[in-house]
Amino acid sequence: MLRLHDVSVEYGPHLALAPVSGAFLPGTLTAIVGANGAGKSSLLKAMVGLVPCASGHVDRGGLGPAQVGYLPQQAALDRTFPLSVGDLVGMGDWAHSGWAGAFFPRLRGRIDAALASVGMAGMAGRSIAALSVGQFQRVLFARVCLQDAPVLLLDEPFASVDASTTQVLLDLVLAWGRDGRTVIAVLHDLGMVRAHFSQTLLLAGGPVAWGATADVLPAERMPIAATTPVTPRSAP
Ligand SMILES: Nc1ncnc2c1ncn2[C@@H]1O[C@H](COP(=O)(O)OP(=O)(O)OP(=O)(O)O)[C@@H](O)[C@H]1O
Repeated sequence: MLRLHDVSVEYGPHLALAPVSGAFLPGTLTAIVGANGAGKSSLLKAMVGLVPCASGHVDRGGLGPAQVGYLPQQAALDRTFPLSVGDLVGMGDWAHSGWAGAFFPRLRGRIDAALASVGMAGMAGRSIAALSVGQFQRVLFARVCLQDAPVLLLDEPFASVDASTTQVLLDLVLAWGRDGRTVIAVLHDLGMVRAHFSQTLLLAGGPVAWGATADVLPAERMPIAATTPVTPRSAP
């Protein structure tokens, strides 16, 4: 089980996320929601070690770094690097192949299968710079597929993609859930959260509520931007 023990994040003097404590239920889909600047991305980054915890720690329950897949926000990535789609997807196998593993022919079959699973069959030779935003997001998902991790952290996985791409990628996320993987996704679409994510962590510069989605996000529209941090409540 992935647990947060008083995890906070600071950038210099700026407190981005006040301490959060709780546990993500294994084999469950959890949404992290909150207004822009609420600290959602900072929490995911702290969970994968991209930013240090200013306080507390993340207990990964014995999982190594390669067993926690991470899909960053697309806006944070540089696509001018001369890399093919197949190379990028193959990097998902870094734990076994190292940084150059993507270029090994033995990965070809798995790369092709991962691309097919996101509707991008036959695109391995394309340059990543030539992809649309939606196509690139599909390729990032294919890279996560190759990593085959039991825990997946997804930062706004459906941002800036159209309805058909969202459906393809959401189906993949739901399949991960059926496989018993633990999925933690930063989302803004509360309808999607209510429909598919059984647990929700609501942030507003710190924890507001954490538990069953039906309790954290009642059916009536919630003014998320107006939420304020309170004492954290752990997931059951
Ligand atoms: N690298 C950074 N340096 C300084 N401040 C940062 C940095 N990254 C984020 N912040 C600040 O930390 C706070 C939380 O940012 P964060 O990106 O975690 O929020 P978020 O909930 O993911 O927002 P969004 O929905 O807009 O992606 C914000 O006030 C932001 O300005």
